[in-house]
Amino acid sequence: AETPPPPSPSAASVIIIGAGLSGMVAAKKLSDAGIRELLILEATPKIGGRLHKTTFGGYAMEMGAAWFSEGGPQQSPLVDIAKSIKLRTHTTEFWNISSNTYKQDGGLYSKSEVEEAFAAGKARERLCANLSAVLNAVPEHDHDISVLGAYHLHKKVPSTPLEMVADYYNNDYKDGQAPQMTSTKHKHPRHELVDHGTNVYFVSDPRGFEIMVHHIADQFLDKRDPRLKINKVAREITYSKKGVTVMTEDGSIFQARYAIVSVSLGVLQSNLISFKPELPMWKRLAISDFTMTGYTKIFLKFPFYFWPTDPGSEIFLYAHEQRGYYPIWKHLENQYPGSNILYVTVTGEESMRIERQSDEATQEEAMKVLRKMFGDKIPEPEAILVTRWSRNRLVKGSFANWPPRYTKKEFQYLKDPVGPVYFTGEYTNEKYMGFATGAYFSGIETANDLINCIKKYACRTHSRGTIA
Ligand SMILES: Cc1cc2nc3c(=O)[nH]c(=O)nc-3n(C[C@H](O)[C@H](O)[C@H](O)COP(=O)(O)OP(=O)(O)OC[C@H]3O[C@@H](n4cnc5c(N)ncnc54)[C@H](O)[C@@H]3O)c2cc1C
Repeated sequence: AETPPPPSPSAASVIIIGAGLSGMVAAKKLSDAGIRELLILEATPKIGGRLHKTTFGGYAMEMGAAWFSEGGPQQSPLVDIAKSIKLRTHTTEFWNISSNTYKQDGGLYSKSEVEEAFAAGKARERLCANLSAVLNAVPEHDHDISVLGAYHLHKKVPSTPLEMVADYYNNDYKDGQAPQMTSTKHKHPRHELVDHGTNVYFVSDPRGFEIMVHHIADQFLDKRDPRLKINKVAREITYSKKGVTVMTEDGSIFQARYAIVSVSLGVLQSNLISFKPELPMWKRLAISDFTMTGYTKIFLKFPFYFWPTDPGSEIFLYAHEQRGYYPIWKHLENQYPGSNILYVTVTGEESMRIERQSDEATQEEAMKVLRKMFGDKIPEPEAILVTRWSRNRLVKGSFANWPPRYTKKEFQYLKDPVGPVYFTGEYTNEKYMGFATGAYFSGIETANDLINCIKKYACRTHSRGTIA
């Protein structure tokens, strides 16, 4: 006998692919609106995505996001969550870097030299914000320039190791990429800091930053709620006017009227998920031309500490003629006294290079740099941990960055749904992309679009371009 066709999904059923912050926020928002026929498919054994804690040297370490901002004119939603779950955090001592910046061959720069380099950096930030205002003043114009281009325009390109590391701190450290790769028009001013504040909290909670995603989940999912399915890697999404069918790696098939895809931009750029029919050209172009950056943390655990730990010493910089070579270091003694752990952050091309090479090779490079700063007598580390988000097929990079000359219209296409398939995630949030707040707000925004569609039949279609 023929197998009967599967029952057609109810009009308000939604599959959410990915249980990171954006996917979970979107699911909760739908649930709050009375749309409870949900199914959340998460590829890994746990929720949280790029909010991901591990244990290293006996302490909780954040492999992904670690910081959130407070103190601006708008309160970040993460601050409210942090308060309600009593998240353990520490304000990071970003204020004393002028006393902690090391030369390529060792020795500290004078405080006044570093202050001058940072003042020039601040001036360049203002210059970019002003230029952005000019470029944004005429919305129908698509003119844009890279941040490096903006420096050229004003003959203010950083060139010495000190100027470069100060500029790296302002740009690459936030964008995950060098200034030539970043749009002036769309990345300046820096909304996350302008809106949410410059008090930067570092999460040092044994439950990890990911506890925020659990907190959101606990508000609408029961313990072992069958609507959350872990270890389900979506591989195929078939869609039509009637609904969506998702096939996972283990051969399971799930159906619903709509889907929200919350996987990273890097995953969409890879061939992990195939769409049937193929996504339209306007969507594929928009996805392909946006940027997923690299941002790697290298943790090193030592038998004892040999770096300054007095107040104001938490962050230190290493200036090298090769921009971005093991540049920004942080000790963890404020959060975890006696942990003897340091970590250094690398981004962009360096991140990709380091994530490809062995831990041994990375340790050797990092130790050479540390010996330049602290002398030859320092001990070898007992352990090393290198994050490798660009090698992870479920992330494929670290976070999104707006490339120069990528237009607002293209960005609209990047966010637009394709029939019943909606998209969410940090990369779809214009103001706070790259940040956890971007993921949070994108989840709200996408859920609202879908709620309007389901409840008011006001379905967002794509803001169609010329390419069908
Ligand atoms: C190293 C690093 C440092 C960072 N530092 C900060 C910081 O200090 N502050 C800050 O605000 N932000 C920071 N970020 C960015 C922040 O972590 C992200 O913006 C945010 O967590 C992204 O959330 P998301 O929901 O958009 O995506 P994700 O968290 O990536 O969620 C997507 C989910 O989809 C799942 N998935 C992927 N493919 C599939 C599939 N085929 N089937 C089913 N599930 C799938 C993934 O496993 C994941 O759980 C950092 C990111 C990285 C990588």
